[in-house]
Amino acid sequence: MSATPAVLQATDLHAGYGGPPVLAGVNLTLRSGDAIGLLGRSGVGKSTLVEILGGAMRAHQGHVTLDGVPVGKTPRHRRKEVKARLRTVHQNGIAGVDSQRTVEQTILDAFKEARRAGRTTNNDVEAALAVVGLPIGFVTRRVGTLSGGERQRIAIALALATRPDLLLLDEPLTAVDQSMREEIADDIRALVRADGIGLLVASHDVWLLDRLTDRVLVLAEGRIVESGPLRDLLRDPQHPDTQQLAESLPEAVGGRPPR
Ligand SMILES: Nc1ncnc2c1ncn2[C@@H]1O[C@H](COP(=O)(O)OP(=O)(O)OP(=O)(O)O)[C@@H](O)[C@H]1O
Repeated sequence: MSATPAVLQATDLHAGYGGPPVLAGVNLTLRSGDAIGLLGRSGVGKSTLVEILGGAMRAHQGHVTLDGVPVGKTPRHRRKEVKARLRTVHQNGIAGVDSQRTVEQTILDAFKEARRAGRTTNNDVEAALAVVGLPIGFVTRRVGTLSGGERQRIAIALALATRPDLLLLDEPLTAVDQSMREEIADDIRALVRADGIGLLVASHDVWLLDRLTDRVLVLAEGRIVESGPLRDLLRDPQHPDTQQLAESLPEAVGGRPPR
């Protein structure tokens, strides 16, 4: 992590795809050391928001800044640095990575790219794999031969290996089975805390958000409609979407009986 904490700020974001607006005035702040969840029902706009925050998609209105500099308008000579500081793990995992490269080559490429962008990396492929519960034997596997869950795990390993200041995860462990998810979520949490990485996790998976985040923002009707520690929100939900979610969950994860 850089000596100075990073601040990602989204102001009054509006976005859509030509139909009804998907985002209609989203404001949020993510700082180094934060662990924030973005919760909302399917199709509410979580991925859209993550793509805009990470600079992969433009908002129709409003803006996103990283330490005061607009993310989408970073000067060419600073783009690599911004990409290394602010990493996004997309819902589709490692799209864009050469499927013929081995896992080891892919991780070493990520280290190299991060170093070129001025980051300090530990260059430890085994440690990078261990965070996502993959054994060292995976280094010789070609990326194209990995299962969906393994691809998701490699995508997270690649993002973490470059030691970003801020990490955006979009539905990160959907293809990983529950027994592994617990271990991986705990490892991610420990690494993110140790490095002071600011984490934003978009998911409709309450269990995962409980494990990974300190605070959750609920997205509904294009806006953040409520926020707070997950269990507090589920205990006393204000928005109908949060109420519905709380009623659909077992009490063990903070759910509550229907009113
Ligand atoms: N490329 C696109 N073209 C048209 N509509 C889109 C496109 N991408 C997303 N949408 C629509 O925008 C809305 C928000 O989609 P988005 O993927 O951001 O939601 P989400 O909350 O991430 O959903 P999920 O939890 O199911 O992944 C949805 O109604 C979706 O159908």
